[in-house]
Amino acid sequence: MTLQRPPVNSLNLDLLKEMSKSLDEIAKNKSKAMILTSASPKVFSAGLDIMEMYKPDLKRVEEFWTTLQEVWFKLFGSNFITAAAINGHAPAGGCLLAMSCEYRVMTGGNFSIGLNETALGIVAPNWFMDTMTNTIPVREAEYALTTARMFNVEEALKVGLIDEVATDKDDAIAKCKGFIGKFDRIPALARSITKLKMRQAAIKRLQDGRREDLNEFLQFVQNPKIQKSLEMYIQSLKKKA
Ligand SMILES: CCCCCCC/C=C/C(=O)SCCNC(=O)CCNC(=O)[C@H](O)C(C)(C)COP(=O)(O)OP(=O)(O)OC[C@H]1O[C@@H](n2cnc3c(N)ncnc32)[C@H](O)[C@@H]1OP(=O)(O)O
Repeated sequence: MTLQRPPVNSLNLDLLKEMSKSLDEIAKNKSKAMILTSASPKVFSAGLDIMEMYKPDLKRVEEFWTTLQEVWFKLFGSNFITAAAINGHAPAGGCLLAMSCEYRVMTGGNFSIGLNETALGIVAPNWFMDTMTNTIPVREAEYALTTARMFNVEEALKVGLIDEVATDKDDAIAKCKGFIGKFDRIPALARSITKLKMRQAAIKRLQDGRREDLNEFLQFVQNPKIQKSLEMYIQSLKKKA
C-alpha cells in the first residue's frame, strides 16, 4: 500500500477512508502480507492533517477521528502480515502507522521518526502510547513521549523503533519481503493468533473506551488553548517553508 497524498502524506479524512477501504480489500482477498510505504522521496507520512483539527467542523472532525480509530483497528489488528518500508520522515501519526505494522525498515538519510505530540501542545491518545509500548520498552516510550523525541535512523534502530536500515526504498521493500518470507514455514493460523494475542490488550482497551476516546478528542479539539497551540504550530510550519 503506497501513501500518495502530496506534499507530505498528511492523513486527512479522505486518505484515511481510502486506507480503511484498502485494508478491508487486503483482508477480503486473503493476501498473505502487506507492505506500507510512501510515494514521496522524503516523507513517509507527516501524521494527521493538522488542518482537519484546526477550527474544525464538528461533524467532519468526529468522522475523521472515528475513521482514524478504524484504520488503527484494521492495521494493528490485522490477520495478515504487515511491514513498513519507511522511506522518509514519520512524525506522530506517521510513526503510529509504522508502529502498527509488525516490522519496520527505514531508509538511511536525514529522516526522523517519533511521537512528537507534546511539542504541539497536544497529548497522544492512550492507543498511540500503547502502540509505542508494544514496540519499544515502556521507559524509553515515556521518555520519548514526554520529550516529543524525534529519533534519527540510528537512534531508532538502537531503541528498537525500527528493525533494519535500508539504503533506499527498493532495499527497504526487499528487506520487508525478507521478513515476510520468514513465515513461509510457519502455519499461518498459529502466526496470526499469536500476533493478535500479543496485541489483544491494546485492542480491547480502545474497543472498550472508543466512545470515551472520541469524546476526549472532541473536547481537546474544541479547547481554545489547544486551538492556539495548533495555530502557532501551523505558523511555524509555514514560516519554515
Ligand atoms: C487537537 C487534539 C489532538 C489529539 C491528539 C492527536 C494526535 C496527533 C497526531 C498527529 O499526527 S499531529 C501531526 C503531527 N505532525 C507533525 O508535527 C509533522 C509536521 N511536519 C513536518 O515536520 C514536516 O512537514 C516534515 C514531515 C518533516 C516534512 O518536511 P518538508 O520540509 O518536506 O515539508 P514542509 O515544507 O514542512 O511541508 C510541506 C507543506 O505541508 C504542510 N504540512 C506539513 N505537515 C503537515 C501536517 N501534519 N498537516 C498538515 N499540513 C502539513 C506544511 O505546512 C507545508 O505547507 P505549505 O507551506 O506548502 O502550505
